[in-house]
Amino acid sequence: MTRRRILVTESLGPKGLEYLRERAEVDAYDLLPPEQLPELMGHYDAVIIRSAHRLTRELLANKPRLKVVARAGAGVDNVDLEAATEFGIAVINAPGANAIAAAEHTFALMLATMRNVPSGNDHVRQGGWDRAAFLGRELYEKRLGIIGLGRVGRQVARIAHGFRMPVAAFDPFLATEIFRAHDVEEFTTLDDLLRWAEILTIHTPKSGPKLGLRELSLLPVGAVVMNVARGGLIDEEALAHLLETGRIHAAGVDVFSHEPPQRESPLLRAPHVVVTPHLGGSTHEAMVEVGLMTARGVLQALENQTPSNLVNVPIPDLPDEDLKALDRAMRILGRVFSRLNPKVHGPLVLSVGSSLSSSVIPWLRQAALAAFLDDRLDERVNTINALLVAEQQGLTLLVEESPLRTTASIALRWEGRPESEVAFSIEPQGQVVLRTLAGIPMEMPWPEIALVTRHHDAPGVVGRVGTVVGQYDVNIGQLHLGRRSAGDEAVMVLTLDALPPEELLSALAAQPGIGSVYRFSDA
Ligand SMILES: NC(=O)c1ccc[n+]([C@@H]2O[C@H](COP(=O)([O-])OP(=O)(O)OC[C@H]3O[C@@H](n4cnc5c(N)ncnc54)[C@H](O)[C@@H]3O)[C@@H](O)[C@H]2O)c1
Ligand SMILES: O=C(O)[C@H](O)COP(=O)(O)O
Repeated sequence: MTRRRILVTESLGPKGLEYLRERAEVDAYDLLPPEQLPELMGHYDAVIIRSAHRLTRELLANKPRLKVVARAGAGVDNVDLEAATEFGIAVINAPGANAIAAAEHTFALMLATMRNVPSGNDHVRQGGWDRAAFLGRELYEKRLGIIGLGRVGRQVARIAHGFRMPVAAFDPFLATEIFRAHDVEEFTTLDDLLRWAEILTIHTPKSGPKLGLRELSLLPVGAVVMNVARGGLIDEEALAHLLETGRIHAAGVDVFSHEPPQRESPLLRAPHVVVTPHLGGSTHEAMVEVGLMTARGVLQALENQTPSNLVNVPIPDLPDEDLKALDRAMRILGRVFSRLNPKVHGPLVLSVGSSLSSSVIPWLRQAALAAFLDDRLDERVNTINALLVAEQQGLTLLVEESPLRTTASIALRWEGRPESEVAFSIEPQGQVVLRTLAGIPMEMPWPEIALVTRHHDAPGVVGRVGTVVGQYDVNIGQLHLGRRSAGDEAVMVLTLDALPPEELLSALAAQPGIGSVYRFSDA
C-alpha cells in the first residue's frame, strides 16, 4: 500500500508532527505561502492548516486523493464545511485543546489594559517615570460578562472567580445547569448582559452575535471590551469610535476582521487598545495538545475510523471501542444488504434495537446509507456525504426504533419486504454477529472473509460447495446454513482463511442448485 501523504501548512506542535511522521509521509512548513496551496493540495491524503490559510470550495473541489482536512485549532471558519461535506472530505479540528491558552490570553489582555502595561513599558524604555499617568484599575469585584460559555468561556469564568469577579454569561444554546455548574449567572438576552457588564469578553464562533455601535453603546460608561475569539464579531469602527469618545475605557484585541490588520485600521489608532497578533492559542502547552489531537484525528479519519473531533459528521457519544464495533457492523450491514439486494425497491428501513440510544441514530442513518451507496457507486460515498448522495439518488431511508429487538442490533430491509432483511447484533465484546440474511434467521460471528451463497435447499449442495472451494486451495474455517423452510430458498455463509478468487465464485455459481455467490472482506 502506498504510504499516506500529509501536508502541514503552518507550524504544528512537535509531538503531533512526530506522531504523524511515524505513520505517514509528511511535508511540513512553518508557513506555506498561501499561493502555493492550490498546486499542492491534490497530492496529499490529508492537509492540516491553522489560521493563515483558507480552504475554499475551489481548493477542495476535484481532489480525489484528499480525504481529510484538519484545522489544528478550535475555529473551523476558514474551511468551507459545506463543500468539504459535499465532496466527502472529513474535517477535523482540536476542540478545547487551546482553551486554557485562549482564556489566559484574555486575562493577559485584560490586565494589560487595566494596568496600562504596554504604555507603561514604552514610557520607561523612553526614559520616563510618570507614575501618575498610568493609574490603573483592578479586576477585583468588577462584573465580567461573557458572551459564549463554551470551552474558552468556561475557562475564563474559572479564572475570573479567582479575581473575585461576579460572572454572568449569555449563551442561548446552553442548559441552565451548565451556567450553574460553572457558577455563572445566566442572562437570557444579550442586551441585558451588555447593560450589566463592566468588562465584556466574547467567546463565540465567528457565527456569533455581531456587536456594533448599538450593542456596544449599551455597556456601562467606562466599560472594557475583549475579543480573543474571531475578528468581525466586534465592529472595529464602532469600537474605535467609542474608545475615542471615552464611552468605552479600553479594549484588548487579539483577532481582526483582516489579519494582519491594515495599518490604517481604526483600532490601531484608537486610545487604550492593547493588540496582539492572534496569539490566543499560541502557547507551548497548547501547541502540544492541539498538535496531538489533530494528528490523532487525521490518522483515525484516514483509517476510516470515526474520531471524536470530526466536525462534519454527527459523532455518537460512545466509548471508542463501542464506536469501532458499531462502525464495522454498519459497514458490513450496508455492503451485505446492497449485494443481496441489487435492485432498489422503494424506501429502505433501518431498524435499530432498543439498547442503542436514540442519540446514535443520526450517525447510524448516515453510516447505513454510506455503506449501502459506496458499494454500488463509483464516486466516493462516506458518512460525510451519504445524505447528500442518497438525495441525489432518490433513495429514502426510514428509521424504526424496534422495541422487539432488545439487543444492540441493526437491520436493513426494503419497506414491506421482510424477505430482504439483513440483521446483525453487536455483542458486549464488540463481536458482530449475523442474525438474519435474506430474511432467514442465522446466528454466527461475522468473519473477516466470508463467502455467501443463495441456493436451493437440496441434498448435495453443501458437498459441492466444499469440493469447489477445496479445489482452489482455500480453507473453510466455519460453515453456517439457514433456510426459509425445507426444500425452499436457503443461504450458506462460509468463513474462509483467504480471499477467494473470482474464478472460484464463477465455478460455484455454475453448480446446480446454486443461485448467487458473494464474497465479503473487511480489508
Ligand atoms: N484567539 C485565538 O487564538 C483563539 C484560540 C482558541 C479559540 N478561539 C476562538 O474562540 C471562540 C470560542 O472557542 P471555544 O473553543 O470556546 O468554542 P466552543 O464551541 O466550545 O464555544 C462557543 C460557545 O459559543 C456559544 N454561542 C454560539 N453562538 C452564540 C450566540 N449567537 N450567542 C451566544 N453564544 C453563542 C455556543 O453555544 C458555545 O457554547 C471561537 O471563535 C474560537 O475560534 C480563538
Ligand atoms: O481557532 C483557534 O484555535 C485559534 O484561532 C488559534 O489559531 P492559530 O492556530 O492560528 O493560532
